[in-house]
Order: sequence, then structure tokens, then C-alpha cells
Amino acid sequence: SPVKHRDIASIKRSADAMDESYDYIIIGGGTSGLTVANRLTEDGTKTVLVIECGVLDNDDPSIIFPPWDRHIDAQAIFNLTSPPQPALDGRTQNVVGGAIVGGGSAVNGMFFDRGSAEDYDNWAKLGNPGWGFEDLLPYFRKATNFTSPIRDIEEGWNVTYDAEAYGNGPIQASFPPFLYPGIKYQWRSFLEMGVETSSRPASGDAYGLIWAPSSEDPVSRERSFARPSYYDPAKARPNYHLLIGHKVLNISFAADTFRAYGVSFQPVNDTGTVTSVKAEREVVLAAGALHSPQILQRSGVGPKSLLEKAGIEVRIDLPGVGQNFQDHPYGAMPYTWPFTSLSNAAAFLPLKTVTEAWASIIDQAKAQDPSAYLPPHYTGTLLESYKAQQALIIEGYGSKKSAIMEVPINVKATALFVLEKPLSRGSINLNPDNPYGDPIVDFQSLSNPTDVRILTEMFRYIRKWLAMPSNQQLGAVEGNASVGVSTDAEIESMLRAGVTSSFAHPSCTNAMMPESLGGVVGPDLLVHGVKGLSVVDASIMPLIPSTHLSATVYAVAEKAADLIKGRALTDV
Ligand SMILES: Cc1cc2nc3c(=O)[nH]c(=O)nc-3n(C[C@H](O)[C@H](O)[C@H](O)COP(=O)(O)OP(=O)(O)OC[C@H]3O[C@@H](n4cnc5c(N)ncnc54)[C@H](O)[C@@H]3O)c2cc1C
Repeated sequence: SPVKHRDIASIKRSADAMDESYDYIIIGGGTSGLTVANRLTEDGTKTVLVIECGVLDNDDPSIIFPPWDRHIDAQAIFNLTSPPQPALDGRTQNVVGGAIVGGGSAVNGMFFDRGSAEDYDNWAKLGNPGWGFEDLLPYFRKATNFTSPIRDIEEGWNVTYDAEAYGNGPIQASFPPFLYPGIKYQWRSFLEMGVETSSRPASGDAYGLIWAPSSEDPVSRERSFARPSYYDPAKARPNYHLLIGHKVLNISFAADTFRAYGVSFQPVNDTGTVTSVKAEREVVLAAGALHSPQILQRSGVGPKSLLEKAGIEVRIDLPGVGQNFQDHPYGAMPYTWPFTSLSNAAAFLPLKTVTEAWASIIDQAKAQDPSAYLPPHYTGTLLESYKAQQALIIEGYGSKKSAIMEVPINVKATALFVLEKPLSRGSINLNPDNPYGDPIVDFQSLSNPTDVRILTEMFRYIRKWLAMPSNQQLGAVEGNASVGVSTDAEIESMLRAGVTSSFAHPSCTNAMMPESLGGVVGPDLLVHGVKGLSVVDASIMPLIPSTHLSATVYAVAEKAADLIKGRALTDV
């Protein structure tokens, strides 16, 4: 029988099976961590240890089958609950993440799209030369390999795609051989509203109606994700160790030089034994946007007042760690459909498409005192950071090339409308009373009134869309909960009672920006103020792009690997 991952020598299950030191230690064997580990071990000259707290899937059908086919084992998931959200009628909100080798890529919805060029160009504008769309495109290519849809799908559905935006990389992007017929009606309803189809959705034109491939193998139809694509081909390398089932506690720093020299960790199920391992060159943080800030904070890198409250010695006061938290909040209009459809299509709509009130929304947003709706600790560099972001977001409101709203064409009993560029900001911090427990994930969704106003217009847009002739042919009937809801005040109260904070896209909590703009890492991904430590996961995004995040995370990680390989020991 074929050798299964569990039998491979490079997998370690206990601390005694490991070396004392490695060139690189990667914290988190998820989407970004496995990508970077593969590239750093490629030429055989450097040793790498990845420490992952989760399990290994061993080709479990619940992981490798596409998402609509399976139920994910709770063991493979982090499911965190927020504190009551003041702007959401005091409701708590959940956020999920992958607690498994492969991280989010092992459990996600496999919708494999990219943001528009403006989204990434905004990253560059926030003090990050080398991070615009044209800079990232080679890395989007490097991570991916595209297979065109079969002819029936391409011709029967008029699927548009831009194969030249992909490369020969390990993640397979392909279209399933079956699409639900109901999708055609929903798609046509957007055309009836005047929305145009993008012919270059992966090349920077991610607005209008788009087709997105799935991260799916075109032959086996299995999930294509970081474990089989980046880890498996590398697992026999003698310079690559993966320790599973162990949780990183802290990063250790030399007291005099502030250089990260190693990490401490312990088995997830045995709180007793703590082990340390040394990194000769760099510690690479890839624990995801939910956990990376907490690990930094625990290690004394973060907002001074928070660390002091938790009794943690402050190594460097870096106010941005854990702040600037963004996700894609969404509303759901109850509708009864006579069918269920999941698909590879979505509408990504600029504000100008959503509402004629766009100019007045821009005026309203511009007139805001930036500090008015932020959590009270957003002062100093954090406030400067927000002002810079706010200006770019408001500029984007007037652009036809950047989306404010997503409507996934995958309706079940409700029509979803997703806010792509929120102005509200939350935080993900360690719990001062229990720094080693779950972090406190505080979304603060809808705290900014402009977000509420845009969602209100999105609600109205969805209602119009559902009334289009093609959707009506499907027999769409608005559910009782929203019938008659039409004034701003009525819609607002429905939103506050119903909006969900997370589209499973937590990000931006260790933002790549200059320290003077509240940033945590620079464009080289090294953490400000310390040495030998970088961050490579979804937390480094300064602004959330208008897209599902996995393709962007792979591209960021591919670029991170080149940056890490390219630096001399003295640069770190
Ligand atoms: C349910 C779900 C559905 C999604 N749907 C889509 C989709 O359809 N399309 C799309 O493009 N994106 C989707 N996403 C988002 C996308 O998958 C994630 O943004 C991306 O995988 C994040 O990558 P990352 O490397 O930042 O973090 P992760 O992949 O989450 O990796 C972090 C890793 O670190 C580990 N870790 C955390 N703390 C520690 C610690 N202390 N010690 C050791 N290890 C630790 C975790 O177990 C995890 O494996 C979805 C995400 C989820 C969760």
C-alpha cells in the first residue's frame, strides 16, 4: 500500500525526536507556513523546522473532498467566540480557522480568486514598495497551475478566464465538471441590471461578474491545498522537519540585541513539558491572523499597556500588534429558493454600481472625524495608520475598478451580500487574564456608520437583483423576515440584528506598514524593532483585499520565501 504521511520520517511527534537548532523555525504549518517551508528547504542548504499545533489529515475524506461534500471534524478547526458586539445588538460572533497541517487551506471553501490591482496597489501606497499588483503577479503565478474548464462548462456557461495569469505552481486551479443550472439565472439577473463580465478576473480586473476556479485537482477532483501541494513533495528532504500536535508558546529574544534566537513550545494535550529550540537565522511567524499577534504579544512585542496588564515584560512597545483587524462582514436577505446552488461565480461590485448615492456616501465618509468610531486606544501611530487607510478606502468608493460588495452566486435559503472594504476596525489580543488561552477576537463590525450606510444600499441592491426577470423565473420569494423592511432605519435595525462579522477572512492584525503608521512589519516582512523575526501570513495585509484570501496568502508566502532566502544573516 502507498506510504501515508503519518509514516514519513520528517514528521515529528515529540520534542526528543528533534535537532537542537535549525536555520529557520516556522511557527504554524498552515497555508503560508508550508509554502515558505517548501521554498526554504528546496536547495538543501538550510534546515527548517515547522511547528504546527494541529493534526495531520492523512487523506481523510472530510478534508480532501470539496467543501459541499463533507463535514469537517471539529478537531481540525479553531472556533472562537467574540465578546458581545456593541454595534450588533450585543450579539457575539464566531470565527473559524484551520487547526490542522495546511491550516485554512485544508478546510476552506476552495473559491480561488484574487483581488483587483487597486487592492494590492493600495498596499504599496501604504509605505510598502514592491507590494503592488504587478510585483505580486509573478508570485500568484508561481503558486498556481490552471486547467481550463471542460468544453461543456466553458461553452454552456460562457465561462471567462485568463489562463496566462497562472503558472506551473503546486496549487491546482480548475473548474468542476458540473455546475448547477440555477446559477445561469442568477448570473443573467446581474446582466439584466447592467453588470458586465470580467474577462481578466485573475489579472487585476476582479470587478463585475467573475468566474473563479476552485483550488481543486482537475483529475482526482480532490482539494488542492498546502499539505499535498507544498508539504508532500518536500517531506522526504532530510533538512525539513515538521512537528505536529505542538503549540508554540513564546519567541525568545537576546536581551541585549533584541534578536529572536528561538521558540518554546509544548504538546497541545500536555501542558507540563516545555521545550526550547534554537533558530540560527530567522524565526518565521505563520500562525495566521488569529494567533500570530497573540504569540508576539506573549513574547513581549506589542502594545505596552496591554502587555503590562497581562504582566508580560515589554520587550518592544509596538502598538500595532493585534490591531487593524479586518474581515468581510456580511448580511443575508432571507429568500426562499426552490433549489440549492453552489458555484464558481460571484459578482464583485464597485460602490458606483451598487448605489446612485455613492457621491453622498463619499462626502459622509470624508466628513468623519477619523477617531470618532475607532476603539479608544487608536491614538498616535495607530490613528495615523487609520487615516492613511481611510483615505485610500474612500478613494476606492469612487473607483469602478475596485469592489465594495460581493454577492456569491451560491444561494441556499438566503442571498448574501458581503462588505469588502469595511471602515470599522477591531482587534485580536491575548487575554490578559489567560495569555496562553484563546485570544480575544473583537470585530467591532458596523461601528462605523458609513459601513452601515453602504450595507443598507447593498440590501436594497440585493432586493432589486432578486426581483430581476431571470431570478423571478426561478420563483424567488422574499422571506417574511424582511418583507416590508424599506426605510433606512428599518434596514439598519435588521442589519444590526443579523449581520455576521466573519466571512472566515480574519486578516491585517500585524500590518505591513512603517512604524510611524502603526505597522508591525516592513516591506521585508521583518518585525519592527527586533531582529531575526518575520511574519508571512494573512496578518501582514495592511488592508483587506476584495477577494477570498487564500490565493493572496499563497502569493504573499511565495514572495516572503524569496525575501527570506535573499537576505544575508547580517541583514536580519
Ligand atoms: C472555513 C473557512 C473557509 C474559507 N473559505 C475560503 C475560500 O473559499 N476561498 C479562499 O480563498 N479563502 C477562504 N478562506 C480563507 C483562507 O483559507 C485563509 O485566509 C488562509 O488559509 C490563511 O492562511 P494563513 O497562512 O494566514 O493561516 P492558516 O492557514 O490558518 O495557518 C496558521 C496555522 O498556524 C497554526 N497555529 C496557530 N497557532 C499556533 C501555535 N501557537 N503553535 C503552532 N501552530 C499554531 C494553525 O493550526 C494553522 O495551521 C477560508 C477560511 C476558512 C477557515
